[in-house]
Amino acid sequence: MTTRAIWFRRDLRLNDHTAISKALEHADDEDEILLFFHIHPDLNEEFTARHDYFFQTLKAFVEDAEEKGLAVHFIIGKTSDAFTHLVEKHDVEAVYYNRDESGFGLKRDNEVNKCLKESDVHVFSYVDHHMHGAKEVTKKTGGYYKVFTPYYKQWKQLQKPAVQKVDHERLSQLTIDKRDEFKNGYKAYQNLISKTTREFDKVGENDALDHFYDFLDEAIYEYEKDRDFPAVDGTSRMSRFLRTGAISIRTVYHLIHDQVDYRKNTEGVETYISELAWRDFYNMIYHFYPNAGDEEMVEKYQGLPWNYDEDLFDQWKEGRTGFPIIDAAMRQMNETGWMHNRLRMAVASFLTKDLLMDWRAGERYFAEQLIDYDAASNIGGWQWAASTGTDPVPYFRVFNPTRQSERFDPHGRFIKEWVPELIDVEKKYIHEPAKMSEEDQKQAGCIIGKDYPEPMVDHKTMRVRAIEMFKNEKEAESSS
Ligand SMILES: Cc1cc2nc3c(=O)[nH]c(=O)nc-3n(C[C@H](O)[C@H](O)[C@H](O)COP(=O)(O)OP(=O)(O)OC[C@H]3O[C@@H](n4cnc5c(N)ncnc54)[C@H](O)[C@@H]3O)c2cc1C
Repeated sequence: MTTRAIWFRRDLRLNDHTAISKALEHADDEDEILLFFHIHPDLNEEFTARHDYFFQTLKAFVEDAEEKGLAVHFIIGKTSDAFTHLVEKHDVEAVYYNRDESGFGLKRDNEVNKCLKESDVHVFSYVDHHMHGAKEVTKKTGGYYKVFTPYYKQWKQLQKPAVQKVDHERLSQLTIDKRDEFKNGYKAYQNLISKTTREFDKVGENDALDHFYDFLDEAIYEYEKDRDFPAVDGTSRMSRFLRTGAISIRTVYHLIHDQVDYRKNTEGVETYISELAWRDFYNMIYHFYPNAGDEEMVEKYQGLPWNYDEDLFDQWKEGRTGFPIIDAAMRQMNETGWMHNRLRMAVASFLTKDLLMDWRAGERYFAEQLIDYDAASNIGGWQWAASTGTDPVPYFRVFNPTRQSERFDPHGRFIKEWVPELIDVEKKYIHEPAKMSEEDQKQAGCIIGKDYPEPMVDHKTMRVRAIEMFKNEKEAESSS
């Protein structure tokens, strides 16, 4: 008899799960399976929105498992200590998990692999969080892609992994319940859950699947048309479920192919799939460029003289810039933990090009606020907007926040939802309320400088300064 342990991490689900599926495949009928989650002592720090969302998902996962008669165990302590204790005390001979390919997760995996190997435990780890792992889409000539278009061309051609079916009946036959021996772990888990303060409307595997079916019903066909308009519910909002692993990326992909009616307009479907590939692309980039969170990927921009003014940063963070679309976006994120992609691009561009502030500060602020925070995608998105990453927006194409607002929130519906002080401002002023006359301000009940701020910068001036900043750096580099 062999005890096989399955380690859950950012894959909080019981369907289409490679580690579970492989453990069942390797097990014979006398074997035992032990399901567990590791709680590190560092988790006692203050929780941000993503911690709350993650641990609420963990709770939903534990409850789903219990309903299926499956016990989830919790181990506690520093990584090596906790794993060594687990395998020695409970005679675990094999550990299964879905691996991370970058950042903190990769470092942790390496530490676990080392300590398990020292204890003579077999380790089986799999690419599961992404459709294609970091090393699966590489140039024929060797090396990795730095530009998305050729990467995507190859990504599309590769055969997609099948759904990793989980036989729940067999899983419950083999899964053991030793929770009596893991009481401290369970207390630590309860403590984590009690520390979460925010409530979320959709959490966990069942909600993820229902939510995605809803998106497939109609919105996916309109995705191409609607996805840039924050007032329209035109994107899938699947990022939080993909981040926590409440749904597998394979399930998402294969459901699209099974459910979509190809007689309808499928342009939206193709665009949607390409967005899923961006997620893989940034995972690959972060794998091959592990310092991407700290330094500009384009070397010549590593010395850019960013601004670090705390007051400007606070105005941006709190949504008090005087640019309604930027303020609406920041307030939405601060309150809900999610921001529309078009607006992530706009606010990141505003911070780096209109305020000339360091993209790292923005990246870290997003990490504190987003419930779908994913280091690879966030760093990729920030370095894209700051024009310092792989395949970024060119530094001379600076987003104009007012034009973005006019194009993507033409009626100001999104702005009015999140910036209530502008609710009675006429449509013709909604993108630039500071242009209202004193009379108009009185009529709208919004006095500029009192109820709503003046624009904190002049976009035209800052655009020129941003372009100069990049140009100077480029010239300094070529003359050195
Ligand atoms: C500055 C900046 C920061 C970002 N930070 C994150 C982050 O921390 N976590 C995160 O998941 N995404 C991040 N993104 C990417 C994107 O904004 C979100 O994935 C998207 O807004 C999530 O909403 P959705 O699920 O409705 O997306 P949809 O438009 O419905 O897209 C479907 C899925 O495709 C993936 N996807 C879409 N666009 C991108 C993209 N540009 N890069 C990577 N994956 C993408 C996501 O998994 C998303 O859920 C960031 C983008 C920018 C510009």
